[in-house]
Amino acid sequence: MSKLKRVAILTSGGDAPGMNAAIRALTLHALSHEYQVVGFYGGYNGLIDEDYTELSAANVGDIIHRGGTILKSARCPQMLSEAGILQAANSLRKCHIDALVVIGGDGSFKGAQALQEHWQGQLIGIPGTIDNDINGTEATIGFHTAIDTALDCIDKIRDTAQAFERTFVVEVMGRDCGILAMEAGLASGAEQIICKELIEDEQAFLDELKEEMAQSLRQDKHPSYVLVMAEHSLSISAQQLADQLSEYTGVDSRSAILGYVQRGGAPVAGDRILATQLGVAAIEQLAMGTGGVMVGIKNNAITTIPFADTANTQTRNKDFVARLKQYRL
Ligand SMILES: Nc1ncnc2c1ncn2[C@@H]1O[C@H](COP(=O)(O)OP(=O)(O)OP(=O)(O)O)[C@@H](O)[C@H]1O
Ligand SMILES: O=P(O)(O)OC[C@H]1O[C@](O)(CO)[C@@H](O)[C@@H]1O
Repeated sequence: MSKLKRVAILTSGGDAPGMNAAIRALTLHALSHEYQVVGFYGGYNGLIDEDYTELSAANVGDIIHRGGTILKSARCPQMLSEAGILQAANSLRKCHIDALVVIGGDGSFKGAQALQEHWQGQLIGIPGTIDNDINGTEATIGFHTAIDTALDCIDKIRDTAQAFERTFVVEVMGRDCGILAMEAGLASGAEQIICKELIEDEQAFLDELKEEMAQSLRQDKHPSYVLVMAEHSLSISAQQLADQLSEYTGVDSRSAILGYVQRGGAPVAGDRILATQLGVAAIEQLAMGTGGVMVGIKNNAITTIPFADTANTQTRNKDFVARLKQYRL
């Protein structure tokens, strides 16, 4: 057994639906081990500024169903400098923290890794981001909700596309990862999915896409055509692509950028359950004396992966692309 007394939690990077459910599970499970629990506000900013609150069962009641994060999230440029990292490590010592749980994306885990070099306590990561771009877990907290939110929007856009016989380019988030676009596209029956993972040569990809689209629209007397596009996947914007499509096909094309709506809203059941499982698993890892890893889920089993390996998503993305190609109709 470790001599763990005081556990801290922070949420960092883009907020994701289900982060609150993770804070709840972490807090309740840590309290059941009789650990004290504190939450730093605003990601690494709160850590550097020693801005924190004690967390009790009462603090985390009534939050499992809420989007956002009660601890607030942020990006913290100070962590990109040695001085900032040293300050954060110093705060952990001053606040008598024995273990820190970081809920965030792979950038947040790089921060955790950097911290580990200057602080002797235990560090555990929980994957929380709508992007699902982290190695070592099949899903990140927030991904399931973000797909459902995108899907709801795409379905609505399909209605107006149908009514006006227009085509729509719908841009979804994901940073540099196309998994959100692929899964939302698959679930909405989008005619085209555009993401980096599917593009080798942008011009060739676009030429083929335009021709395929023109042929399909020629055959359909009352055309509606939806393209789901991952942000940052092309060198042109969604609106520029829509303009090019209008010109090539002669069918009126519009763009819609879903944006931050995908980060908000009540977490769906899948994210609440995942967050609860990972929250409990993180505390169990701490109780065993583990540190320097992220907890994840694969084939319904809890896994751990060193922070250093969480950003290596190449093989994982290839698996997703293979699955996508298999299911596209
Ligand atoms: N190389 C790094 N060294 C130290 N800290 C880092 C590093 N990269 C990121 N961080 C810290 O983690 C924070 C969050 O990182 P980032 O903005 O990449 O988001 P993320 O955790 O990947 O989540 P998401 O992709 O969902 O927004 C940064 O603002 C910074 O404080
Ligand atoms: O909130 P910001 O800093 O604009 O970041 C937006 C990015 O964060 C995410 O929402 C989560 O990583 C990405 O999908 C998006 O590219």
